[in-house]
Amino acid sequence: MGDDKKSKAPTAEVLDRLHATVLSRKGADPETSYTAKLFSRGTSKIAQKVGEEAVEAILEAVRGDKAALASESADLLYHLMVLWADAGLEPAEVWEKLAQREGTSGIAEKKSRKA
Ligand SMILES: N=c1c2ncn([C@@H]3O[C@H](COP(=O)(O)OP(=O)(O)OP(=O)(O)O)[C@@H](O)[C@H]3O)c2ncn1[C@@H]1O[C@H](COP(=O)(O)O)[C@@H](O)[C@H]1O
Repeated sequence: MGDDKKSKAPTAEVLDRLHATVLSRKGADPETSYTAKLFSRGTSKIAQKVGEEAVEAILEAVRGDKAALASESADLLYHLMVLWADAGLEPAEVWEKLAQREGTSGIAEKKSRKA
């Protein structure tokens, strides 16, 4: 039992748990849940927050602050997942797009669009 104290490193599975939490906040009290507050403010406000967090992330990347980039990236992913939930988009639909693109070079894909 003693070895169980070592916790596993977090993986991208945290996104699935976050999605479930975000969905559970639909209709929750905006006084006690930031996610519920975002939902209550509507799509434009959520979209604005995604834009702000994206800008903050890229600024930290340009500054070269890796720890701050990680933190701002987490903010960005959280707000993006709220945007998806607001739109009724399941994360699995995004994972599916990424999976479909696996093995296709972005250069080749762009050329095929220009044809
Ligand atoms: N991952 C996050 C997360 N990341 C960032 N944030 C919040 O996002 C907010 C961003 O702060 P800002 O100053 O940019 O925003 P603001 O000033 O409140 O808003 P504006 O004035 O700009 O409109 C902060 O309050 C952060 O705490 C998050 N809030 C919640 N989560 C996850 O969502 C779960 C549910 O949270 P609640 O809905 O609050 O219960 C939590 O357990 C977490 O797992």
